[in-house]
Order: sequence, then structure tokens, then C-alpha cells
Amino acid sequence: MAAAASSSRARPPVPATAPDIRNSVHSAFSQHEGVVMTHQIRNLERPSSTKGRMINQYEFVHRVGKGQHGDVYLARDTTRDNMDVAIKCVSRKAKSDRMSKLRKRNLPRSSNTPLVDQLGSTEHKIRKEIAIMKKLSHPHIVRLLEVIDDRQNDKIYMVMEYLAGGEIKWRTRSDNPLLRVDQTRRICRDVILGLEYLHYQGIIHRDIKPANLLWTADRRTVKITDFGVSTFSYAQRLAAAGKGIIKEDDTDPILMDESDLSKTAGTPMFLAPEIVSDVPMLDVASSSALSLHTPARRKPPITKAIDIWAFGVTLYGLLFGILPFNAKNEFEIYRVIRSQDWDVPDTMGLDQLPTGGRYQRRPRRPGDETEGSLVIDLLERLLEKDARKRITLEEVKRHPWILRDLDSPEEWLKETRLSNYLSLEPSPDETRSAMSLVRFRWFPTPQRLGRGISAFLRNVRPQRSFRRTHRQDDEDDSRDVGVHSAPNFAHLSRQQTSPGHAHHHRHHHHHHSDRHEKQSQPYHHSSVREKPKARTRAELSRNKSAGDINAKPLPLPPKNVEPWAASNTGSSPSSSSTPVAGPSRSGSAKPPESTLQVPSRSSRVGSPLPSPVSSSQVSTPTTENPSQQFPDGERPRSMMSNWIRRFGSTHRQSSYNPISVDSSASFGGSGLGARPHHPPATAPPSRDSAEGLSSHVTSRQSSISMMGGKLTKAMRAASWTGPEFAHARPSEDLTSLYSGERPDDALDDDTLLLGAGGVAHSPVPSVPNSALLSTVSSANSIGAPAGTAHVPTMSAAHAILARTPDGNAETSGTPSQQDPGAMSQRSCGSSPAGHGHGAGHHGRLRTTSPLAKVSYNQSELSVSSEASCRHRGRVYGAPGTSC
Ligand SMILES: Nc1ncnc2c1ncn2[C@@H]1O[C@H](COP(=O)(O)OP(=O)(O)OP(=O)(O)O)[C@@H](O)[C@H]1O
Repeated sequence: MAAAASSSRARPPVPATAPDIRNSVHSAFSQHEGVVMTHQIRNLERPSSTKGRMINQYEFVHRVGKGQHGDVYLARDTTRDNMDVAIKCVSRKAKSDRMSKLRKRNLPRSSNTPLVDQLGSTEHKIRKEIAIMKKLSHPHIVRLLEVIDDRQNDKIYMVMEYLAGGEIKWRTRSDNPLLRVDQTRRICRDVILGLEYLHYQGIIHRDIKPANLLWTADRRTVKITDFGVSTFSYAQRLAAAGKGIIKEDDTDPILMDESDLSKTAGTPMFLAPEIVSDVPMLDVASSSALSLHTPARRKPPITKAIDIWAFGVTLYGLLFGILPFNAKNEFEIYRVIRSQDWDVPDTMGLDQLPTGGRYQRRPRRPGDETEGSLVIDLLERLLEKDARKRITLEEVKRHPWILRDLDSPEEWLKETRLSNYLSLEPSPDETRSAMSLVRFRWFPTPQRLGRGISAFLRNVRPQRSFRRTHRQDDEDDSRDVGVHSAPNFAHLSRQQTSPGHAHHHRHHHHHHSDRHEKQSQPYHHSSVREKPKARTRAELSRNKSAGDINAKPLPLPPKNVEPWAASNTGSSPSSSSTPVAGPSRSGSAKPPESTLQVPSRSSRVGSPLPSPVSSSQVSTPTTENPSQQFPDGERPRSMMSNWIRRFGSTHRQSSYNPISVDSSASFGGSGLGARPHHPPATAPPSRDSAEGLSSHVTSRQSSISMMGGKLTKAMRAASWTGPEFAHARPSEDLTSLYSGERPDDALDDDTLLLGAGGVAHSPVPSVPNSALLSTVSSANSIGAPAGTAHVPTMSAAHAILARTPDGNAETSGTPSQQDPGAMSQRSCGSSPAGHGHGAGHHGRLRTTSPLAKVSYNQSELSVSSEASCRHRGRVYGAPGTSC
């Protein structure tokens, strides 16, 4: 172990010089091109195998993964030197939509009907994902390049940059870490930069976890992917960016649809305590399986801090190969997350550096910090149960562990300033210029006749409207009729942000993070709590047993424990991490053993529990007029309602036809509402809001919208920045765990590990040392270098490994082989055989509601597993599924 530690220390520091952003991925695909919106498929051919299938200019190669709503394929863009792209094919209508369609069929629509109801949940989700991804252009975010959305096709195709390195593999099948500590740190730096950008854009990712972090082919760069459950908040965008920087696409109706705010989504193991605060607690300690304790307190606001928590869980996972909170069922995990503390193994990383234990002695002087003391300090601040006290990204970025091996941290901080990326963003004009200008098309085939007429009625007017507003495009327009239109590069002029502008960004960014100033303290003022004695291996083993709730049921947390509310004790931020549940030992600085969660390596055990979701837990929005709840007469409106009110009914109608043309195109370049908009031919009937209220009383996901929009800008901004919690409104109780999408689904064990993934089924190479040289992005990281990504039986990573002198050494020996003692530690509470395997197989299944089971049957599962294995092992075959 000592040898491993010293070899790590001997590693040279990483130069701070970040690659020139302008020469990286974003110039490879011209960052300011914007996302191409294509509304026509020219040549959808369906040969029997995937290979050779073409959609427009894209030639499919093979499937790389299977998501909840569709498959992801590697394809080549034949118009760009066969550049690799990933194409996600999503059906507009999933099976799960049928029930909700039946439920909603007879409901009249109104301006209050959430878009999710109008579109169907699957289509709504995909459109939201697209709307969010369209806003994003950053070296550490997977880029959306084109959306092919032909109304006459039942699938929508999202063309993205291809990340040939695949998901981050972070644990072996025996739950040991796969990455060295310094490799983990580099991944973290990338994720922090990506998250920082997301939050600035007003987007909460909501599903940060290793499975959603993809490597580029050269494994130099990690990018955040999967925005399927992400949330955009206009108010939060305002708070982060400032009024002057709000862009037109920030008001895209699908982004502004507030029905999403009432959902809680993500992966159970990674959910923050504030998300699961209102999940009824299952009283397992008293063996009364149906005894539920519903927390009385109001649910705290869901803010960007949930991403920071999830990042903490991810960091823990990468370091230790296990997750910090474990339980045998979904309810239990929420209780554990809310109320129990965590502990750490003796060693971390593939290189088995000593952690020093969770409660080690605080370093006396700056410079005395060890790798272990630093990372535990960071983990404590990330896994702070009180969201208001949780470390901010700004602080994470400056944390000494994050900066540890950089030779010039200040330079790195300077080069990775948010403003550097913002200056490269496409302007709204540029984005519009890149849109497809297909106005009208005619398919004379009998099968398509009806659909063609319908598509015409839907599409022609808005697109004409769009055309009229773009003088520059008019010339091309005539040529583009009926064909896919590529971006018009000629008039894509980069909109450089002026220095003053950039300063403005920074100014707002810093000052809206009002928590930052308070919490921003030198490292040595905080955190690694001084404990009288380091925890011994024997104690840790005992705690492991204690942490394994299968072996020993843990006591229920005290009834009124609300970790996020336990903050006003005058203690330091770090002290809030003190275990909050279980018996306390007065006079002992050591935390109560029974409260420590030494993560079990086995959690996929136990049997499914019946879902306790009952009607009593489903919020029933009041049917009274929402305005009556605001005696001052100024009824707070939802962003959607405000927008509707402001821009009039013609624009409201446009939101009913978001498919027909890109929304930003619908609203033109001269400001919202600046020109008339043609209503779609199929404008839905309207109804008044009271009617809407009464007809949606059982749908929590609809409830906030139905409540007449009680989320004011100020309130939502408050939920973003934290301290103004006093403004929290009663309807926050509606921030629900229950999406209501699959109410009939029962729970099962797999739900617990959904998305944890990251299991290596075959030897996975470590990141090459050379990759450590890069912390921001790499040149040409869109797609894989020819010859590496498409080797059918050998991944690009393996190819790199073959060239990496120490690669085999790193991966051939597992920690267990190197240190049997450590292995015995790790295997304590270890899963039965197949646990890791199973988790890996199910890793890509994800629930959009923690209490909703992922709906799958055995055959789907095997397809998923197969795809997943192929993706992981880079052994690709003809999947035989249709795209
Ligand atoms: N741009 C990409 N490059 C390479 N692989 C990708 C890319 N996007 C997704 N994948 C892989 O495809 C698989 C499915 O991805 P996808 O995002 O559809 O799954 P998901 O997280 O279940 O999403 P959703 O639930 O929204 O459908 C994953 O294994 C992922 O690693």
C-alpha cells in the first residue's frame, strides 16, 4: 500500500494549461453552429440489419446502448467525412403513455393543461430533453448536433456527438474501485466544470451519477450526458445569469412548463436528502412492514444543490467502488439517506491510498493535509444533508483536493472560468439560422396520404411564418423545400461576448451565489473533524455489519429528525454532518456506531415490497380558486401563465403545436411576440382554470400548473439561492416524489441500483497517464479517431491501453490481489455473487420516480442486458432492433 501511495505521489503534477477551448471539440463541430432542426426524413430505409441503414446523411453502424425510451446508435455523418455521431432514436409514444392517454382522453384542454398532458409523457420528455440540450454548448457536456423530427415518422432522432469511451467504469464485479485517486480527481474536475455551466444555464441535471458520465475515445475528457430528467428554471437562470443575459430560448414553452417541477426524478442511491424528505418512512425496525411514518415537515425546495449531493455520491463511488448509502429496499434507502451517516473504508482508489478514516485528526498546519484528509473533507461538505449548508460548486472548484495535483491551480481556475465558455455560445440568431427550413412536403403514397394532409395542416403555417422573418434565409429557402437543410455557415458570425459582458456574467454568477461568501473559508478552517482516536479496522468492520441493514436492522431515526433543519445549532458547517440518527453517546466524540453507514457491498437482496403509494399520499390540490389564497390580490402566476398573459393568445396557441417548428423559430428574432403568429389548425378547446383544477385533482405532476402557478419568479429564485427559504410557499408540499406515470407499478430490488452501473465485466483499462494532462477538453473529441472507435472487438480504450506502458499493470491486478487485507475489508458485507453483474445489467434502467418501478419484462431486460454488455465490452453485433 505504501508503495502504491508513494508511486502516486511521485506522479508529476498536472500542468494547469488547459487546451485552447476554441481549438477543441467546439471548433471541431463549430460550437456556434447551433442545433440543426430537421423536419424531414428523406430516405428512411429499413434494411434488415442496422448496418447500412440511412437516415438523411447518417449511416447507422451499430447500437451502442439502450435507454429507457429508445436505443442509441453509432452512426456516421456522410457529409462530414464520416464523422462519428451517436443517434438516440426515441418513439414518440411509449406503452406507458397509453394508460395516461386513456385517462386524459376526455379531458378538455386549456391554457392550463400542462404540455406533458398535451403531448403524452414520452414525447414531452424527449422534447424537454431536446429543449434543454439545445441550450448547451460546453466541452464537458455531450452536445446535441441535430434533431430529426419528422411528423410522419413515429420516432424522433437526436443526433449527438459520439463519446467512444463509453460510460465510466468505476467498480469491479466484487465492488472494488477501478480508478486511481488522481484519475478520479480528473474526472471530478471535468464534471464540476460541466455542472457549473449547467447551473448557470438554470438547469438542474437531477441524475448525476457515473453512468451518465461518458469518456471521449482518448479518455482525456469526461462529459455529462442524459438530460432526460433535467429541469430548467427560468427564475434560477435569472438568478444565476442576470436579467440582461436571458436568452430567447429560455422562454421556450416546453422549458417553461412547470409540471416537471412537481416531479422528483433520478436514481435512488444518488438522491439528495431534501428530495426524499417527504417519502413515508417504512418502519422496518419494528418489523411492521406496513407501518409508515410520514415526515411532518414541509419538503425543502429542490435546488441545484441536489446535483452537488449526487456528485458527492459519485465521487464516493469512484473512490471506493461502493456507494455511501445502502439499503435493501427503496424506502429504506430514503430513510438511510435522510438520517444516517456514512463511513469510509481504510483505503481508496485502485492505488489503495490510505484514507485515514472518516474521523481522523485535523491537519495541524496547511501543508499537513494528506490525500485522505482532503478528500474526506470534500466528501463531508458534498454529502452535507442540509442543502443550505452544502458546499457550492464555486467552493468545490477551489477545494484543495480538486486542485491538488495541478502545478498552477490559479491558472487552471483562470482558464476554466465560466465566462471563457459563455463567450463561445451560439446566439439565438445563429441557432435559428441553423434550422431546417422545410416548409411543405408531399408524400403521395396511399399509406401516408392522411398523415401527409395532417402534417401539412400542422406545419405549413408556422413554417411560413418562420420563413418570413428570416430575410437572409429566403434565398436558401426555395432550395431547401423538401430537402434537409444544413446550417447556413456563411452567415454564422460568432457573437463574442465583450469583456464587459463577460464581467457581467461573472458578476452575477458570483453574487447570486450568496451562500458562497458565507461559506467561502480557507480549507484549514473547516472540516475534517477532530476525533480523539482514529477508527480501527476492527471498529470499521463492526460498523460494516451495522451498516448492513440486512444483518442488523437499524433503529428508526428519531421522529422529528429533519437533517436539513438541524443546522441552526451554531456549529460549523462540517459539524452538521454529525450523525443525526440513532442513539447518542454523551461525552463521546465518537459518533454512535449504530448510525454509521459503512456501505454494504450488497444491496440487491430482499424481496420487493408492495408500493405504499396510496391515495392519501397523493397530493390533492385544492379546488378553490388559487387566487383566493393570496389575500393581497396579487395572485402569483406561473412562468407559463405569465408568459401566456404577456404575449397573448396567439402565442399561447403556438404552444399547442410545438412539433411543427422549432419553438425559437416560432417566436422570431425580434423579441417575443414581435410578429403575428399563425395559430395551428387544431387549436384545442379551452376551459377555465377551475375546470382544470377539478379535473386534475389526482395528478400531482399536474398540480402545480393547476394551482394557478403559485411559483413566482421570486419564490423559484429563492429556492435556487437558498437563504430566502422563508418565502417558500405551501404548495412546495406538492413537489412530489410521485410522477404518477406508472402508478400501478410495484417496486423491486433492481430499482435500488438503477443506474449505479459502472461494473466492469471485463478488464477495463485505466485512464492513460497521458490523459491526466488534460483537464478541460481535448482536440477532436467529437467522435473517435478513425481506426480506434470502430474496431469491432476491441474498444478504443483497449487500443489506448495497448499503447499505454503501465496500462496493463494498472488493470491486471485488482486491489484484492495486491492487498488481501484491504480486500477482506471491502468484501465485508459483500454482495452475493452476481450482484455487481446484475447491477451492471440493470444499470441503465432508471425510474423517473423513485417510487415507481421500472417497467420491464424479462425479454426487454435481456435485450437491455445484451446491449449493455455489448456497449461495455465493446463487442458489437447487429442488434436487430429497428430504428
Ligand atoms: N453520445 C453518446 N455517445 C456514446 N454512447 C452514448 C451516447 N449517449 C448515450 N450513450 C449510451 O447509450 C446508452 C443509452 O443512453 P441513454 O441516454 O438513452 O440512456 P438512458 O440514460 O437510459 O436515457 P433515457 O432514460 O433518457 O432514455 C448508454 O449506455 C449510454 O452510455
